[in-house]
Amino acid sequence: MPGGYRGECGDDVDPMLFLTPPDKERIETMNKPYDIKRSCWVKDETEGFIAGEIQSEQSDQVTMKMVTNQTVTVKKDDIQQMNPPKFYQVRDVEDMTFLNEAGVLDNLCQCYINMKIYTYSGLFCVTINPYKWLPIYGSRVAKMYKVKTGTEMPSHLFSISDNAYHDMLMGVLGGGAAVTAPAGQEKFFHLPSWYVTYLLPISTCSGESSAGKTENTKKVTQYFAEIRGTGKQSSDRKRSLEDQIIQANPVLEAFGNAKTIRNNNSSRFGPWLQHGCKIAAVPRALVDSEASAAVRWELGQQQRESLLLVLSPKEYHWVNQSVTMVDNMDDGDDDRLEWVDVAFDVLGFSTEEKISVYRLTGGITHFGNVKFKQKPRQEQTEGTPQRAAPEGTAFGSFCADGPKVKMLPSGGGASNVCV
Ligand SMILES: Nc1ncnc2c1ncn2[C@@H]1O[C@H](COP(=O)(O)OP(=O)(O)OP(=O)(O)O)[C@@H](O)[C@H]1O
Repeated sequence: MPGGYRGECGDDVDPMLFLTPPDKERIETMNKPYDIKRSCWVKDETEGFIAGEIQSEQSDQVTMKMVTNQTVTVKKDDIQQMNPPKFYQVRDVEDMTFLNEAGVLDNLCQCYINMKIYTYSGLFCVTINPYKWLPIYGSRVAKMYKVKTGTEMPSHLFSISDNAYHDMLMGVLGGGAAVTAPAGQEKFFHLPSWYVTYLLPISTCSGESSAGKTENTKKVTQYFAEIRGTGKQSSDRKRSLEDQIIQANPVLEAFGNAKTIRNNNSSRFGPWLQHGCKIAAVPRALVDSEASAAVRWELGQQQRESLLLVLSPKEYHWVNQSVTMVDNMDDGDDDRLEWVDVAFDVLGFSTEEKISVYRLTGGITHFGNVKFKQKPRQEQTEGTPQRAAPEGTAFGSFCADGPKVKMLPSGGGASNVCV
């Protein structure tokens, strides 16, 4: 992809640094004082759990010396046993001696601090959304997971993907039995559940909005394409099936995603089909190329002019329903429109088909600005575009005896009534 489709990380940083904890840190942790009978976690309203050591016990109460140097007396029910330090940043929490909420949370937290965002829990792979791009998805990492077995490598989505791929080849998945995440799993971890995505081999990827389901699904697809691909790059814009599968993403995202409170790029395919709620994504791509370099600018400008769109998204009702600027996101910098355009090429759209898609989108964008007024003494309203719309854009008139459509000639000005 020109400019690099987001998520395809370069291979210039050693990804293993992110996948394995530094030795020094591991050694320090191993040397921390630990007593299997006395080291425990105590529930805390703000911190979740705090480490401490049992000093004395009396009926259902224990007195604890906390790492914060406080001494507290709590109910036995409010403490959980601590795992031996050898389980520091363990790749599968099911290996832990004490599989409890505090232990799982602490492990996820320690891993996350070191940007190890994938942790297994038996069949599950729990992912914490890092909200920043890590160099752990490039072809160098994919190749490592392709040639080495899962147990030799740190926990990673690619390992799950690799197992699933090989199971599929062996026909193990055969009937495609659906495995679902246990209900209430998020509650068990007591994590804000929108941080967490649960991944199960092939069948399920679940989590709250913004947990990272879409991004991780894309990485799985990317991995399959990587290990299936020939590695040959073609200069032809029409490419292999692997390329096409990957390049479906920019198109789907442009037409199907929305900015929501939790997620600036939330997948909205279902709601979009049902309610038509986010046609705004593509118009944004069409009008938001302000900061682009010369070539992209020309492309954007040419398209905008042919669609009679202006640069500012604020001018368009559909695009202007909430915010038009998002922190750390620049549609111009990210080449978003160009991704979509190239993706169309890779997917085999002809130039004519692409233009039709842009025209339709432009038409919808203009449609959002139509104002309806009731005709005097008639049970009929008439639509008037607020700015000139491209030739062939249809605007509706709603009459008592059914909808009527007006076709606009080039340059606007409603006439040519057809029904
Ligand atoms: N592995 C990751 N690395 C870096 N950033 C990520 C990763 N996963 C998710 N993100 C960030 O979090 C945002 C939300 O992720 P994503 O869209 O995948 O969530 P989702 O669970 O599919 O949400 P929704 O259900 O609303 O579609 C992404 O736009 C991206 O900024």
